[in-house]
Amino acid sequence: MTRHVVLIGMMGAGKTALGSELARRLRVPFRDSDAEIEAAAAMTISEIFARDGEAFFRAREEQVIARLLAGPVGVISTGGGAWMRAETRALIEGRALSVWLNCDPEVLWARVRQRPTRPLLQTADPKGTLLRLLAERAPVYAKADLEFLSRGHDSIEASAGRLLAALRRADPDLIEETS
Ligand SMILES: Nc1ncnc2c1ncn2[C@@H]1O[C@H](COP(=O)(O)OP(=O)(O)O)[C@@H](O)[C@H]1O
Ligand SMILES: O=C(O)C1=C[C@@H](OP(=O)(O)O)[C@@H](O)[C@H](O)C1
Ligand SMILES: [Mg+2]
Repeated sequence: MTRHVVLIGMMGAGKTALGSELARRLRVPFRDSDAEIEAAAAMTISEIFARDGEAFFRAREEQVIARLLAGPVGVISTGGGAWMRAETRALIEGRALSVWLNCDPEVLWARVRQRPTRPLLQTADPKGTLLRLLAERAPVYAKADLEFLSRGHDSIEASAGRLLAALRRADPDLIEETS
């Protein structure tokens, strides 16, 4: 692969799940910025938000994404807010093909509602919070190089196959064929 593929988009869009499957198919390294932050801090994302706050988390997220972009070319899944920070976005824009995993709000909600792992959704009205974040963020997510629809009824395997085809179309030089 000639440059990183970076997945962006809302919580529940499938950045982590689909990114991992895409990397497996491409036989390139997979990195998830949230997992890297958790490993470096030896704390969960929720613990980092609770102890140090969102601003601290965003600064760490920028540092981790810079480190991942400097590493071996692969698939990088970001956390949903990473692309909203101008500095982080500029880093990604300079070194990667960015893909917005767009997703129907009801599908997002169905995927995140049972999970207590996302501190931004620990509100009195988590669905309302999710919809508000989506409305705020969608115009910025739309700046990605490529938009891909993460469909509710597709399996992760089917989505990965469709994403691979979309990547080949978007950049015919991205994936080097090996014999
Ligand atoms: N087609 C699909 N694409 C992506 N995720 C899917 C799909 N179908 C079901 N899922 C599930 O939806 C959830 C998506 O969450 P995750 O990958 O953590 O999203 P994100 O990292 O964008 O927040 C996972 O539990 C995954 O197994
Ligand atoms: O949208 C966001 O601001 C966040 C998304 C999460 O990652 P996922 O998008 O992988 O759930 C995680 O980084 C953190 O809870 C904040
Ligand atoms: Mg994720």
